[in-house]
Amino acid sequence: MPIVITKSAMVNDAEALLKIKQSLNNSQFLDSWKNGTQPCDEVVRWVGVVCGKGIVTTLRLRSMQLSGDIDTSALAQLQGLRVLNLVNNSFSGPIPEFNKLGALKAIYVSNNNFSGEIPSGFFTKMVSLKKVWFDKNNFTGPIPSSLAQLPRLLELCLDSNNFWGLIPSIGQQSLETLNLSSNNLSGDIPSSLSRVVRNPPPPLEEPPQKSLKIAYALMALSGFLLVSMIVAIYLIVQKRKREESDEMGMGERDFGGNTIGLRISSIGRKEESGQSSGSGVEKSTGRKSPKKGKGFGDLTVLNNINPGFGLSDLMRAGAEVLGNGSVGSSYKAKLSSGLILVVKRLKEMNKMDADEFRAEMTRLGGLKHPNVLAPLACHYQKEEKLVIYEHIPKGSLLYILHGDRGESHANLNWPTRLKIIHGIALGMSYIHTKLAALALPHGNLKSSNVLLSPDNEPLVVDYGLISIIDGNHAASVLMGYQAPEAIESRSISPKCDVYSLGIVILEILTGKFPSQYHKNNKGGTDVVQWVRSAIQERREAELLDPGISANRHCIGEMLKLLHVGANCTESNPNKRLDIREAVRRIEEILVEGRSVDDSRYEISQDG
Ligand SMILES: Nc1ncnc2c1ncn2[C@@H]1O[C@H](COP(=O)(O)OP(=O)(O)OP(=O)(O)O)[C@@H](O)[C@H]1O
Repeated sequence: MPIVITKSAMVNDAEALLKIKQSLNNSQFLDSWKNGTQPCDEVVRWVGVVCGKGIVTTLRLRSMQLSGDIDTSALAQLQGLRVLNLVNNSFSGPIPEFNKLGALKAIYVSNNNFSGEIPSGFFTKMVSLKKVWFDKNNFTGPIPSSLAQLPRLLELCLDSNNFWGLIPSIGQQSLETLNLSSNNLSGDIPSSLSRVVRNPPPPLEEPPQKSLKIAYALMALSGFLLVSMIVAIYLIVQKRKREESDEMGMGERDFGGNTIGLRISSIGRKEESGQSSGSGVEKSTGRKSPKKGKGFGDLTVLNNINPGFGLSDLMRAGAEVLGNGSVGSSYKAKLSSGLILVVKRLKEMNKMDADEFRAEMTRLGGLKHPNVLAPLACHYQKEEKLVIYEHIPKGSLLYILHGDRGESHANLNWPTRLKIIHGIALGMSYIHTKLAALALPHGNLKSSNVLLSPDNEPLVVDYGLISIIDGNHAASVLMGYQAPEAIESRSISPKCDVYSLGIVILEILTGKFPSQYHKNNKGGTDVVQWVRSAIQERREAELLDPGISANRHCIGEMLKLLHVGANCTESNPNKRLDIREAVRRIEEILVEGRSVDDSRYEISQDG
């Protein structure tokens, strides 16, 4: 829909935004929205407002602690508005009348407290909508049928709500992303969903045109292969005990065609521990619960999906060592289907028994956040503790920053680095909330424990280990113990994680390998001291990685972030930021900055 601009539209935009501001509580972030100024002013632009051809096209009001009854009539006065982003605020109550905004192309209200049913015809007139993100709220009732019928829908995220009832027939050809997980949906999976992929994993070794189908099948197989992997790795570490091969040859392996049932049926339901995740799965595939190979002990699947497995596939899995980290060795294991997993063998375990270990791993595996990579499964034997993860092909931030300096490194421009830092901070903040009972909720944050998705979304991994690592070894192996107070007096707290976050921020901004990653601090750059003296001498800009400092417009943002890194690495923990404050400071930079193309939440006018 073309946007026609009139002078009165520009005046109306300012009036409308002021009305919207008035309807909001906690609007301190919107101080720049002032009478007598213009929202689209080139010099003093209003915060959170994106303009095109002089009128407001996007409202980006993410993470501003906003609440209240947003004035939807005033929103409707914004004639050019195509994107509304209210993610990560405190809005509550029934869904506001966003359906007055008939020209909207994208609406993002993830991570608020909206509740109640959404009327079935709510979206009928919003025919331009392409992206609808209503996840992580408390919506209830059936999924509105009008939502399922939107003709141009690309992305639909309704996960982590309380939607119940049957999954409607959502089958738009345009649909690329669908997430209905963690709801109370039931019934058979509509056949219209059979071609839809939820967050498809990148193709492994297949040509692009086949990637969706293959990714879909691989995801469907993941539960199955998970079990297989455990056994396969066990075989590797036990030097492939031949005598156990026969025992392993008994599993089913015919998954052709039926695997879609497993994948889709795991979308809709609130998963219940110990139960089959999808009613149609076992019927349609005839698969059984995972079997335990002789002598393999128990497998604990941590994501609540009950996998079947074909044991013959396990025998063909190959493995290579990824690295010998401080808390264990990691192996990349490739199954004959192409699925790749990472298996970590933990060393220096405390004396937990099997039940304690599984309970702890289940707690860690239960975390769900876009910036956290939770373990999928674990395996306990007295002398062998394995933890299984999804393999992230792009690898670690450490490697991309300091490794072969290939294409991935070249793509680490300023907006990407800012996005990575923001994601890490969000993941850490989530971990701190979920694992608040731990003295050190992550404990081992460093750039090798930050993996990058294909679009550079960071995934924080290896958290919560303090709960399972032997206390006597924790200080020598965990990065959290590098904070000065931990070195000096073994005093640990969540602030040690903030110190580690600060190191990662400084590492990303300077492009230098931190000496703090070495046990003896030999080699690398003492980024904390380096930045501290540069700040004192007011020559911070010299520290920035040349890969980003050429972006002159954004130097101000970079320096602000450098100061956040410095505040996170204050040697006195009382003066150090806490994790929420760190997130807030980073988001201030994001909101002010013009550099970030936040494609997760926004689309261009052309959609
Ligand atoms: N799920 C994964 N996908 C891809 N690469 C991974 C995955 N998990 C770990 N890696 C990479 O494997 C290598 C070894 O990891 P590992 O966790 O064993 O050691 P580390 O991160 O160097 O140290 P630590 O044991 O203290 O975490 C690292 O480069 C890490 O980034």
